[in-house]
Amino acid sequence: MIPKRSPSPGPPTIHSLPPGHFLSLQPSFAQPTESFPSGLPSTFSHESGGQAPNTASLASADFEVDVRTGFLPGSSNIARLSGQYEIWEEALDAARGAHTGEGLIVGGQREKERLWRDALDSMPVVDTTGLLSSLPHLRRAHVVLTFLAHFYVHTSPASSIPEPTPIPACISVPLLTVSPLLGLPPVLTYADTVLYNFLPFNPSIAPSVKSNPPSEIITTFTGTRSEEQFFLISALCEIAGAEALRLMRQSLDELFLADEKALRRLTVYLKKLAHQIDKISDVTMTLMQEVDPEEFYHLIRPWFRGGDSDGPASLGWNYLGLDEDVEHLTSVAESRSTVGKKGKLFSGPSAGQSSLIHAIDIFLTVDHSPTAEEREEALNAIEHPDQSKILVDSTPVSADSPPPAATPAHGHGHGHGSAPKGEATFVQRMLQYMPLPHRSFILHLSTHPNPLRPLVVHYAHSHPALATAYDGALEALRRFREKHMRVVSLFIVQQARRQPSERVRKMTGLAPLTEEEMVEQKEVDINEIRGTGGSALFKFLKRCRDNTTKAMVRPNAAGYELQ
Ligand code: HEM
Repeated sequence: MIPKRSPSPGPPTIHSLPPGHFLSLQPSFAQPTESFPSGLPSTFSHESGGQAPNTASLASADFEVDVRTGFLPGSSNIARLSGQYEIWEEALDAARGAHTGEGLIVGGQREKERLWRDALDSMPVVDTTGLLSSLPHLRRAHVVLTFLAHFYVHTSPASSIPEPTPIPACISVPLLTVSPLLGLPPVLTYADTVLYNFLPFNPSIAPSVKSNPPSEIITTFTGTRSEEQFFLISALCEIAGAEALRLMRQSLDELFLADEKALRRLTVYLKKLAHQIDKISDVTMTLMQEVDPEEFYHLIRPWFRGGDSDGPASLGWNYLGLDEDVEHLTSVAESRSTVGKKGKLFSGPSAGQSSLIHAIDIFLTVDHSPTAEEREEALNAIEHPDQSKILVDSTPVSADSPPPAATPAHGHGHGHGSAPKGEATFVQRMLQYMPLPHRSFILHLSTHPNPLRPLVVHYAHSHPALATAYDGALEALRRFREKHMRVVSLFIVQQARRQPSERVRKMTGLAPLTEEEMVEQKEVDINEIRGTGGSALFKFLKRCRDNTTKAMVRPNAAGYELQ
């Protein structure tokens, strides 16, 4: 029996929601401004200008945030589509191979890759109507189609003329139909590799952190244990985050009261939150033992590259098939502008797309929004804003509603393909790579009428324990970012400097090294290394860490200097 999502309480489109519904309110921070016409949202709560809805609940069906699992779906994911969609699953099976090492390889020039791509080119476009009534099935479809798209792109031979990489219609047409229904872009996201891609120990009951945690990954590119663990550890971070979300919700309740008792409780919740953030850090650090850095860097990560992965030189991806059925498709997904024009510059998946850390940042009022200068810089980085704009639908999926018409997501284009210049906007840009309900949750949280920090500042002298607890939570978040930077250093920077071992060369289909090459140390400029989300790595990660410290009320007490 297919689990069905309960009907959404409101009418299907954002425009017809009753006044006062949080989704119908335009967050003021999303308004286009003179200096930033794309209207990127800020994570700075005070910009709400009093327009924010007065609602405190952080665990709501509207947001698809579950009290037990946080941003992970509260019911089990679908491991395989059947019926007419089996053809996609079979194509995926063929790409991955029956055993580890038997699948396609990146840049594969072998007969195997050519035959697989030929088979895909002749695959029919399957109608997606049968998926529309089930959210888990739509999610699985997005997972399968985006994995197929990445397999196709990264096994395609380099073209002699510079042009966007084509995505065949059998993938692009259903993908562009399904994506807006989930509020996701048509590219592999963190939701596909983690949120919709795990099974708990007992898939027949709801996942939970203690009794039924995530234990298995459904789909990988390489079939390696490293890749499974990479996704699984992220899922374990997410489920550890459910408790952090609970504490945040309780804290917001206390903020409404803000009497003596409430301040004492708030102090306790913040201390607990720090502890919970440390738990997320501990889970993250298990990556160091469970994932082989060489395999990660040379074998797994290349599959994640999105259409913008070559920085400003990126040509993007060309989603084919739109011209054949324009009437239907333009109404639900991408505009005709894709066809024959510069490809779409979507970023590949990154844990920077996890709503969990964004939510903690916003709750603690860590401001990652760009300065005026950084905004200008990011804006200049948009080469072709019109052509790389994508319509991201703002309509919640409902079991009983027909496929909704696409609405432009309030001017948030994906015009940041040349994002390398705009690390400052990375956090905001990543919002567009989250499922719509999670994005709404983040926007909702950032317009909360009673933000935490001003209250802590107000009571810092009379209630020093509260200020210490608040700074303690920020200190835990800073520790998370420090540890995460160690992970990135091992898994990316150190690997970029070394030649891969013979074992990994064999796995990636590379020729053995000559003696000269063996002793060669690669010259790598650390500032040139980019994340799959398109950021110039360390500059960006340090910026995030420093923003965390800046939010502290008494940073000197913790040994940090406020700028
Ligand atoms: C092998 C493991 C990991 C690697 C190599 C890695 C790498 C990266 C990279 C390169 C970025 C920069 C953004 C981009 O361009 O993609 C990033 C950002 C980020 N990653 Fe990871 N990551 C790993 C695991 C994790 C885990 C387990 C989490 C926990 C949820 C996490 C959370 C984040 C966050 C929140 C950001 C945004 C920056 C920030 O807020 O500080 N990462 N990561």
